[in-house]
Amino acid sequence: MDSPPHSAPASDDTSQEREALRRHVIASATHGVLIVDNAHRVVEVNDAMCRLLGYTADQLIGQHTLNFITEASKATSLQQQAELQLAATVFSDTLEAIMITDADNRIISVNRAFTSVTGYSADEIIGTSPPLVSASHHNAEFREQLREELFNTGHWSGEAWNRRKNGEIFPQWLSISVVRNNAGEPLKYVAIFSDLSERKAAEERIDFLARHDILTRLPNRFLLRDRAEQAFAHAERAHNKVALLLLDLDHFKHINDSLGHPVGDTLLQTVADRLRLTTRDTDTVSRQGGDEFLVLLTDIHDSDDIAPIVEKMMRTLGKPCSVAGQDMTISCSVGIAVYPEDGIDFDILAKNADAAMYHAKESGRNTFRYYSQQMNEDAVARLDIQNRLHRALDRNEFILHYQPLIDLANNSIVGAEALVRWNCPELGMQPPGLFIPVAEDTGLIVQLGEWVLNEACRQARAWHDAGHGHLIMAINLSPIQFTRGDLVATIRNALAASGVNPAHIELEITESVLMKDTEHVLATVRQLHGMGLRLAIDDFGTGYSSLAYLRRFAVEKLKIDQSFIRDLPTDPDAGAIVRAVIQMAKSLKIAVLAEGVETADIAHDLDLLGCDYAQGYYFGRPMPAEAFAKLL
Ligand SMILES: Nc1nc2c(ncn2[C@@H]2O[C@H](COP(=O)(O)O[C@H]3[C@@H](O)[C@H](n4cnc5c(=O)[nH]c(N)nc54)O[C@@H]3COP(=O)(O)O)[C@@H](O)[C@H]2O)c(=O)[nH]1
Repeated sequence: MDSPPHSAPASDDTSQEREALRRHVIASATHGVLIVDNAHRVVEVNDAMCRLLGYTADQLIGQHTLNFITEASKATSLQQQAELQLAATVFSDTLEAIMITDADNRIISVNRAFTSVTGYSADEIIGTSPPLVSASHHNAEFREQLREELFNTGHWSGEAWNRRKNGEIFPQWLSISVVRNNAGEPLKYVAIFSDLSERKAAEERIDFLARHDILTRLPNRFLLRDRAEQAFAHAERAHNKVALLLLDLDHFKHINDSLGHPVGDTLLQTVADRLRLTTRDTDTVSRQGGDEFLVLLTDIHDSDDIAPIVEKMMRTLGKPCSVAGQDMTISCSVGIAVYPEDGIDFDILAKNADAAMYHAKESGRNTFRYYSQQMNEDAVARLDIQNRLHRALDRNEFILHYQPLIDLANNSIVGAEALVRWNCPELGMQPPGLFIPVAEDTGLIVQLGEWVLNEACRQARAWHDAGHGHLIMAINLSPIQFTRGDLVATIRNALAASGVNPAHIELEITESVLMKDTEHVLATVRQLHGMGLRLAIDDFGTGYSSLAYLRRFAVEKLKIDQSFIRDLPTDPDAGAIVRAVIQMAKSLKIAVLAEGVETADIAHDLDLLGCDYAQGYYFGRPMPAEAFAKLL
């Protein structure tokens, strides 16, 4: 309880109650209160004012104010007067609601803040009992504790519920003090409270944000983990299974890059809605960030029951949709890990679902895979390569091998294709098929590709300087180099550093590059052409084989994929395709190179078909620069 203010005693018994209340309010004020009579002598002062002036109450009461307001304190007297006024209006103006009841719990006074918080005006509420809050919010135990503490200590404070005039229940921070008479009997109860609704709402929002993805409003990984752990415990008791699905949208990055992030965001919301619709209330769909969703399926009796659910999800997701005026269809790749056989811990299951999803992607996307132990071994190996690759660039462990490009008209070497190899000290010489996909996944291909460009240009210039000025240097570009980093600047730097003639550099790209984000690629290709570089389409025949793109991108050369060339002697279809490609290329004035020529017969047949160039083991395998130089 606050100590009473220091004042002259009350003059008669009938005003005792009012006097006790007044003293209580002044004593509880955090501002200094000083009351003087007409002659400016102090009749009452509270603790706050004593602290402010540096005197005890006994020293102040009865004194003329001039006796204790020193020169120094005069400077602040205006402020103190203002504080006195403030204290006088503290009851009515404070932002905290104040309600005073008598000993019979009838409201005898309320302030302005009370009206604004509860909606009751003083006229409406005075004389009534405080608004009741249902027992569902305050149980008997709560009420009993409050009563007991109030009785024993004269004070209670804590969180409680209140009811507004409009019936709305709201949370409040409530302090109740008992005002007693000299005999210690309760005279009044002073309740001071503030509305906690906004703070509670803010807390709830913070809590929601901590456990949900803002964009889709789906649970995030933290909430999913909680639910997964509950599901595992339940599955153990019920002897059934839980499936964790990792779902990754196919080519989402392309949509994001080409149509813009707002379209990408809307698509993610559509995906979230569709996934919510295809799952049961007991399942959890969560977004991990980016285009990855984790779905928890509970109460699974048999692992085989999961596939139909996933197929349904994929069908629903694959339905055409219109996003920001764009009609599109989207597919996804799904990895499935099952509790308990694939792991009994959330992190392990998520890791295994990730390995399975990676295999679904590798299998051509738009499909799903169950996790298997082999996938884990693959994932571990991939991670190992990933870690080693990061160091490999710094340690200068990459080298280029060169494979001859042959003019079929006279079997002369007209160029070289630069093919990267990784000379790993621990694993030995590694082929690109093993590490390029990992470098692409991690983005390291941008730095590796830059190294390849620099080294191949440097070597081309060296051979030109050695008297082989006709040689073309063919360099492979990964699709990732078109989307990350600044390809044009990288190539410009490589050309400048080596001083090689750009007309002798041929950039090999796959058709998939031309088909994705066409406008951006077209702009890049135009810049590269403008710098005098040549463009070749690699692995032609395995992708879209679109004539329109060849024309649009002003391609100089087509490289027919080795799968057609290998089958040339035995498969009439392969022969027909090779013939058609050569004719079509001729009509577009595009040169043709056959990849993977392994025999003299195939080389001869290709020459007869009108193929311009060839490359393959028959003419020479990829080899170090020194070995290649000996062939020139
Ligand atoms: N982005 C980059 N990709 C690169 C780079 N260097 C290579 N690669 C790509 O890796 C893939 C595999 O390359 P590699 O193992 O070097 O295989 C090449 C040849 O060795 C092979 N080849 C050539 N002739 C024959 C043959 O007669 N028979 C046969 N079985 N194989 C043969 O073909 C590969 C050349 O492929 P291509 O690029 O399509 O001309 C490969 O896809 C490379 O593109 C790099 O620096 N960056």
